[in-house]
Amino acid sequence: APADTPLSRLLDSVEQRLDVSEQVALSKWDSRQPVQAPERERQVINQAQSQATRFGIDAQRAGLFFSDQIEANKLLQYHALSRWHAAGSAPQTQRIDLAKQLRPQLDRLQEVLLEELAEFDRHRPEPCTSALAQAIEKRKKSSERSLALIRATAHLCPAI
Ligand SMILES: O=C(O)C(=O)C[C@]1(C(=O)O)C=C[C@@H](O)C=C1
Repeated sequence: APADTPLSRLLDSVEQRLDVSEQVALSKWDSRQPVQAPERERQVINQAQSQATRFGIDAQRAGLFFSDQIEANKLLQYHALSRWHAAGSAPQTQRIDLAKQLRPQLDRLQEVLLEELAEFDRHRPEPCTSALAQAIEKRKKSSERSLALIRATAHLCPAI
Protein backbone atom coordinates (compact mmCIF):
# COMPACT_ATOMS: atom_id res chain seq x y z
CA ALA A 1 0.00 0.00 0.00
CA PRO A 2 1.25 3.49 -0.73
CA ALA A 3 2.66 5.42 2.21
CA ASP A 4 0.08 7.48 4.03
CA THR A 5 1.28 10.97 3.22
CA PRO A 6 -0.59 14.27 2.91
CA LEU A 7 -0.33 13.78 -0.88
CA SER A 8 -1.78 10.24 -0.83
CA ARG A 9 -4.58 11.27 1.52
CA LEU A 10 -5.45 14.19 -0.74
CA LEU A 11 -5.41 11.94 -3.84
CA ASP A 12 -7.69 9.45 -2.06
CA SER A 13 -10.25 12.18 -1.49
CA VAL A 14 -9.83 13.56 -5.01
CA GLU A 15 -10.65 10.03 -6.21
CA GLN A 16 -13.65 9.82 -3.90
CA ARG A 17 -14.98 12.96 -5.51
CA LEU A 18 -14.31 11.49 -8.97
CA ASP A 19 -16.13 8.30 -7.95
CA VAL A 20 -19.35 10.32 -7.73
CA SER A 21 -19.13 11.31 -11.41
CA GLU A 22 -20.70 8.06 -12.67
CA GLN A 23 -23.86 8.57 -10.61
CA VAL A 24 -23.96 12.24 -11.62
CA ALA A 25 -23.69 11.20 -15.27
CA LEU A 26 -26.53 8.67 -14.81
CA SER A 27 -28.70 11.45 -13.45
CA LYS A 28 -27.85 13.61 -16.47
CA TRP A 29 -28.56 10.69 -18.79
CA ASP A 30 -32.00 10.11 -17.25
CA SER A 31 -32.92 13.79 -17.11
CA ARG A 32 -31.30 14.65 -20.47
CA GLN A 33 -29.56 17.53 -18.78
CA PRO A 34 -26.19 18.74 -20.04
CA VAL A 35 -23.08 17.78 -18.10
CA GLN A 36 -22.19 21.38 -17.51
CA ALA A 37 -24.27 23.17 -14.87
CA PRO A 38 -22.73 26.68 -14.74
CA GLU A 39 -24.76 27.95 -11.79
CA ARG A 40 -23.83 24.93 -9.68
CA GLU A 41 -20.18 25.37 -10.68
CA ARG A 42 -20.24 28.96 -9.41
CA GLN A 43 -21.84 27.76 -6.19
CA VAL A 44 -19.16 25.09 -5.63
CA ILE A 45 -16.35 27.55 -6.28
CA ASN A 46 -17.87 30.34 -4.16
CA GLN A 47 -18.38 27.90 -1.34
CA ALA A 48 -14.77 26.72 -1.58
CA GLN A 49 -13.51 30.28 -1.59
CA SER A 50 -15.57 31.30 1.41
CA GLN A 51 -14.53 28.22 3.42
CA ALA A 52 -10.88 28.46 2.43
CA THR A 53 -9.65 30.89 5.06
CA ARG A 54 -11.11 28.71 7.83
CA PHE A 55 -8.66 26.03 6.65
CA GLY A 56 -5.80 28.49 6.20
CA ILE A 57 -5.90 28.33 2.41
CA ASP A 58 -5.78 31.28 0.07
CA ALA A 59 -9.27 31.80 -1.44
CA GLN A 60 -7.91 31.96 -4.98
CA ARG A 61 -6.03 28.68 -4.51
CA ALA A 62 -9.15 26.99 -3.17
CA GLY A 63 -11.20 28.28 -6.09
CA LEU A 64 -8.69 27.06 -8.65
CA PHE A 65 -8.40 23.67 -6.95
CA PHE A 66 -12.17 23.19 -7.09
CA SER A 67 -12.40 24.41 -10.64
CA ASP A 68 -9.91 21.63 -11.43
CA GLN A 69 -12.06 19.09 -9.52
CA ILE A 70 -15.09 20.13 -11.58
CA GLU A 71 -13.22 19.91 -14.89
CA ALA A 72 -11.97 16.42 -14.00
CA ASN A 73 -15.48 15.38 -12.96
CA LYS A 74 -16.84 16.55 -16.31
CA LEU A 75 -14.19 14.56 -18.21
CA LEU A 76 -15.40 11.36 -16.54
CA GLN A 77 -19.06 12.27 -17.06
CA TYR A 78 -18.50 12.85 -20.79
CA HIS A 79 -16.61 9.58 -20.97
CA ALA A 80 -19.37 7.62 -19.24
CA LEU A 81 -22.09 9.23 -21.37
CA SER A 82 -20.19 8.48 -24.56
CA ARG A 83 -19.88 4.82 -23.56
CA TRP A 84 -23.63 4.64 -22.87
CA HIS A 85 -24.51 6.41 -26.11
CA ALA A 86 -22.32 3.98 -28.03
CA ALA A 87 -23.99 1.05 -26.28
CA GLY A 88 -27.46 2.57 -26.69
CA SER A 89 -28.21 2.28 -22.97
CA ALA A 90 -26.97 3.17 -19.51
CA PRO A 91 -26.53 0.64 -16.69
CA GLN A 92 -29.76 -0.38 -14.94
CA THR A 93 -28.39 0.46 -11.54
CA GLN A 94 -30.08 2.15 -8.63
CA ARG A 95 -30.28 5.91 -9.20
CA ILE A 96 -29.22 8.53 -6.69
CA ASP A 97 -30.92 11.93 -6.71
CA LEU A 98 -28.63 14.72 -7.92
CA ALA A 99 -30.00 17.62 -5.89
CA LYS A 100 -31.01 15.71 -2.77
CA GLN A 101 -28.09 13.30 -2.45
CA LEU A 102 -25.23 13.68 -4.91
CA ARG A 103 -24.62 17.41 -4.57
CA PRO A 104 -24.87 17.28 -0.76
CA GLN A 105 -22.36 14.40 -0.89
CA LEU A 106 -20.01 16.55 -2.99
CA ASP A 107 -20.51 19.40 -0.50
CA ARG A 108 -19.43 17.17 2.39
CA LEU A 109 -16.36 16.03 0.48
CA GLN A 110 -15.49 19.65 -0.13
CA GLU A 111 -14.54 20.26 3.50
CA VAL A 112 -12.42 17.11 3.63
CA LEU A 113 -10.65 18.18 0.46
CA LEU A 114 -9.97 21.67 1.79
CA GLU A 115 -8.52 20.27 5.00
CA GLU A 116 -6.29 17.86 3.08
CA LEU A 117 -5.26 20.53 0.61
CA ALA A 118 -4.16 22.68 3.56
CA GLU A 119 -2.20 19.74 4.99
CA PHE A 120 -0.62 19.06 1.60
CA ASP A 121 0.43 22.71 1.33
CA ARG A 122 2.08 22.52 4.76
CA HIS A 123 4.05 19.40 3.74
CA ARG A 124 4.54 19.83 0.04
CA PRO A 125 6.76 17.11 -1.47
CA GLU A 126 9.95 18.23 -3.13
CA PRO A 127 10.16 18.25 -6.11
CA CYS A 128 6.40 18.56 -6.17
CA THR A 129 5.57 17.85 -9.82
CA SER A 130 7.52 14.59 -10.03
CA ALA A 131 6.22 13.36 -6.65
CA LEU A 132 2.68 14.06 -7.85
CA ALA A 133 3.17 12.44 -11.27
CA GLN A 134 4.74 9.34 -9.68
CA ALA A 135 1.95 9.09 -7.11
CA ILE A 136 -0.64 9.18 -9.90
CA GLU A 137 1.24 6.55 -11.91
CA LYS A 138 1.52 4.26 -8.91
CA ARG A 139 -2.26 4.24 -8.50
CA LYS A 140 -2.45 2.12 -11.70
CA LYS A 141 -5.96 3.07 -12.68
CA SER A 142 -7.80 2.99 -15.97
CA SER A 143 -6.48 5.46 -18.52
CA GLU A 144 -9.52 7.71 -18.07
CA ARG A 145 -9.09 7.71 -14.31
CA SER A 146 -5.41 8.64 -14.66
CA LEU A 147 -6.35 11.43 -17.04
CA ALA A 148 -8.99 12.71 -14.60
CA LEU A 149 -6.50 12.61 -11.71
CA ILE A 150 -3.98 14.54 -13.77
CA ARG A 151 -6.60 17.14 -14.64
CA ALA A 152 -7.83 17.36 -11.04
CA THR A 153 -4.32 18.10 -9.75
CA ALA A 154 -3.22 20.45 -12.53
CA HIS A 155 -2.55 23.35 -10.14
CA LEU A 156 -1.51 21.41 -7.06
CA CYS A 157 2.19 22.07 -7.49
CA PRO A 158 3.71 25.47 -8.17
CA ALA A 159 4.09 26.11 -11.91
CA ILE A 160 7.54 25.27 -13.26
O1 LIG B 1 -23.57 19.05 -9.89
C1 LIG B 1 -23.48 18.70 -11.07
O2 LIG B 1 -24.40 18.85 -11.89
C2 LIG B 1 -22.25 18.09 -11.56
O3 LIG B 1 -22.19 17.67 -12.69
C3 LIG B 1 -21.04 18.06 -10.68
C4 LIG B 1 -20.09 19.23 -10.99
C5 LIG B 1 -18.97 19.17 -9.91
O4 LIG B 1 -17.95 18.56 -10.17
O5 LIG B 1 -19.19 19.72 -8.82
C6 LIG B 1 -19.53 19.05 -12.36
C7 LIG B 1 -20.07 19.68 -13.47
C8 LIG B 1 -21.14 20.67 -13.38
O6 LIG B 1 -20.94 21.73 -14.28
C9 LIG B 1 -21.33 21.16 -12.00
C10 LIG B 1 -20.81 20.52 -10.91
